[in-house]
Amino acid sequence: MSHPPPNAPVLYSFPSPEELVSPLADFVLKAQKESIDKKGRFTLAISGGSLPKQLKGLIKLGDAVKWSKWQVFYADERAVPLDHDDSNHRLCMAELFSHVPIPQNNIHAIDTSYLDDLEELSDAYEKELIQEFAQKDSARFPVFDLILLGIGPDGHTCSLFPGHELLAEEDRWVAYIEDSPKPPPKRITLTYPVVNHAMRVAFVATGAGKIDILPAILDEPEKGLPASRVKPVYPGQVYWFVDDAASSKVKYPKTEPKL
Ligand SMILES: O=C(O)[C@H](O)[C@@H](O)[C@H](O)[C@H](O)COP(=O)(O)O
Repeated sequence: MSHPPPNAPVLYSFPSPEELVSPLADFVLKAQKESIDKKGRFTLAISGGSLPKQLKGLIKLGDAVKWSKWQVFYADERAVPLDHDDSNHRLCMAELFSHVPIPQNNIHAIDTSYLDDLEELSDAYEKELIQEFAQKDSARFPVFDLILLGIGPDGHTCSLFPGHELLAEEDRWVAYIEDSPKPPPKRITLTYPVVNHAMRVAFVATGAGKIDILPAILDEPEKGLPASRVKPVYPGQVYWFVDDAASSKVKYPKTEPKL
């Protein structure tokens, strides 16, 4: 009989999306503490969708959150101005960062002077990561303390879509996509080599709209959906924060949240 790997995904399911907010904030806080104790900083990548809103529990935690030690990157970003409705940066600012004392320089948005050239745009963002990670950690790939992701109903995560050639990227840290099946078509995204070197990846997925894709991701990883391919190298760990509406068809064992 084969045993699950020591860093098999941990699945937490909550009765409602609201009941997930406080445990998620506590989880982020714990990750923050471990990271700052070890390295004096907390590196985080975050995606869009409903995730920024679900992080609102952090706003209430006051001084416990050491915002000045956070370095925030975007797991993916749309190639639009920073004040555009489609911008993940705009969304994260509106839902979270404008409500907390985080230094503006610690939030790493895309350089919108390159919006017309996606290769330049992703190169510039990769350089931004290199400045943060290669100089301080001297590793081949950046090791984020935490990457917070959503999933689409097709199983995509970041801007890594099913069947897309970007799933095979082995080298680059940041890549671009011009033909995203979900609008807007032009985006940049972290690649698997980056996501799969993180210390922790936490997915947040709620609502009945995720009811069929969650079992496909968790119970049938051999299907190779983009979210199933998120498997950070040991000791990196994947966590799922979901609600019961999303997880009702999942067979994968749930863990009682003791956060
Ligand atoms: O790629 C995009 O265009 C979306 O931003 C997407 O990645 C989103 O994060 C997921 O679809 C989850 O969406 P929800 O958080 O709303 O479930």
